[in-house]
Amino acid sequence: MGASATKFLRRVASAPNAKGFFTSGSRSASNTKNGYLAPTDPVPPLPPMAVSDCMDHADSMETMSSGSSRGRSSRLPRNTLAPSSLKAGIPNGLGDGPGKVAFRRTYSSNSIKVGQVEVGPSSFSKLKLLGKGDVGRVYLVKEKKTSKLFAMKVLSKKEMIERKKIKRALTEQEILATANHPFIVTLYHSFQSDGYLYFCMEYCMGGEFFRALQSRPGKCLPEDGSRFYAAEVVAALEYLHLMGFIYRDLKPENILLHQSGHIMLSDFDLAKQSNEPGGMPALIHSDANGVPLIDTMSCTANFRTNSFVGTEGRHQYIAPEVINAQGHTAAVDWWTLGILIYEMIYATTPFKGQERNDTFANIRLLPVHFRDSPKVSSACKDCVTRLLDKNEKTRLGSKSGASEVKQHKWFTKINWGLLRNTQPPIIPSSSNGVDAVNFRQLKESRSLHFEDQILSVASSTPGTPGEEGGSPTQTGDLFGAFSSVTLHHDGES
Ligand SMILES: Nc1ncnc2c1ncn2[C@@H]1O[C@H](COP(=O)(O)OP(=O)(O)OP(=O)(O)O)[C@@H](O)[C@H]1O
Repeated sequence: MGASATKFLRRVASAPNAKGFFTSGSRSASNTKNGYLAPTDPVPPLPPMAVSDCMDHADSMETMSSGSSRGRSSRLPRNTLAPSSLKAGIPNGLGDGPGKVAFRRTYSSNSIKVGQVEVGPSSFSKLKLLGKGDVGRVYLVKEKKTSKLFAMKVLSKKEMIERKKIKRALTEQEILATANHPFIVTLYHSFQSDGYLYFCMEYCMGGEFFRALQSRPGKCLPEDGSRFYAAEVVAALEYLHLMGFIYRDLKPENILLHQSGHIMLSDFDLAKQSNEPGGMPALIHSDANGVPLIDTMSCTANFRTNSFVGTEGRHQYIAPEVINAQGHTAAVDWWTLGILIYEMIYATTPFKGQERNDTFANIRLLPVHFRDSPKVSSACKDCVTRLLDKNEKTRLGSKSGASEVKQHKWFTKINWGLLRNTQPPIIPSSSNGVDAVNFRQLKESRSLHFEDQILSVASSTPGTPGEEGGSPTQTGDLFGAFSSVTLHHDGES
C-alpha cells in the first residue's frame, strides 16, 4: 500500500469522535456544542472530514483511485470505514457472575466507552412530558447529581409485551448505543426496572423538525433550505446503512433539532438490522470517471425484510414495495427521502389520498406531480422523481447507496465535509432548556412514576434475544437481552 493510501486509511479510521468526528487536533466534542460549531464559532482552518464524507475530499479520491481502476469494485476493510467498524467487544458483566466476561454486544468507535450502568430511575427527577409514542413516553429529566438535562424515553414492559414490541425496543437500544454520529441522537444510559425500559438520551432542545416546519410561513421551506436538511438526512442514512441498519421510518416527526438547528434522527424502533450485525463491509466501486465511491447498499446486501412497516397517520411515506409486500431493502429509505423533500418544499406529500387505501393506490400507480408553485429547479424535480422511482431497482440510491444520492446534481452545492458547520436555515427559539419552548404542552392523564422504580437487571442468558409475547411474569427473561449500560462519549468528564 502506498504512503498516500496509508495516510487515507489512517485518516478515515481516526476520523470520528463522539460528535465532533475528529479525534485529533484541537477541536473536540468538548469545545464545540455537541461537536457542532455554533453559528458564531469560527470555521476551523482545516475542513473537518466526516467518515461519510471522506470520498468527497479531493485528496482522498486521488489516493483511493490510485488503488482502483475504472469500473472495478473491491471491499474496503471494515475497520477503515466507519465508527461502526471500529468494533471492540465490550465486557458486560451483568448477570454473568464475578470474574466472567461476556462479550454480548459490540459497540462502535474508539470514542465511546461503554461500561456497567452508573445510574438508575431514582438518579433523575422528572420535569416535563416532551412526547408520547405508541408504548413510550419521553420526559425532560434532570440528573440529580449533575443537574444536567436529558430526554428520558420510558417504555412500559407490559405494553411492549401486549403489543409484541420487545424486539423493536432491543433494536432501538442497539442502534442508539452503537451509533456515534452528529445527526443521530446520543444515548448516555440504558437500563431497566421491573416495569420499564429506560433510554437516557441527549435532550434535543430544538424540538421536532415537523413542528418547526409547521411554524414556517406556508409550512414549508425554500428549495435551498430543503436541500440542507435533505443533505443532513442523507449523511445520517449513509451512516446507518454502513452499520447494516435500514431506518424505515423517515418522516419529519422523527427528525429532532439540536439547539443549533442541525438535525438529530431519533426513534429507531422500526429500524431493521441486516443479518450480519454491524453490516457487511462496504464495497468500493469506481464511477465512470474512475472516482471511487463507497457503496453503502452493499452493507445491507442480500437483506430483504418483509414486515409491513409504517406509522399510522403517516402512511404517505410508505414505499410501493412495502405496500406490495414484495420484501424491501435499504432502498426504502431513499424513497422516504424523496417524500420528505417533497413535503419540505410543498407542505404536503405527493401521493396523499382521501383514505389510506387511496394513498396506497396513488403510491403504487401515480407518477409524482409537481405543482406550479413554489417554483423549483429542474435538478430538484429530477432528484425527487429519481428517489420516488416505484421500481426499487432503478431508484436513485439503489445501486451504491448514499454516494449515488450525494452525487446527484441537486446536491452539487452541498459541501458535505462542512455540513455540520454550516448555519442551518431554521435556528430554534432560544431556550433555557427547562422551559422546553420548542415543544408542545402535553398533559399526562395518568402520571408515570418511573423514578420510584428499582433498577433491575434481567437474568436471562446474555445475548438471548427477547421473544415476542409471553406473560408479564416472564419479563426478566423477555428483556434479558436489553443492555443496561452507561456510555461515556469523548470530551466528557
Ligand atoms: N432526545 C429527545 N429530545 C427531545 N425530545 C425528544 C427526544 N426523543 C424523543 N423526543 C420527543 O418525544 C416524542 C416521542 O419520541 P419517540 O418517537 O422516540 O417515541 P416512540 O414511543 O418511539 O414513538 P412512536 O410510537 O412514534 O415510535 C418525539 O416526537 C419528541 O417530541
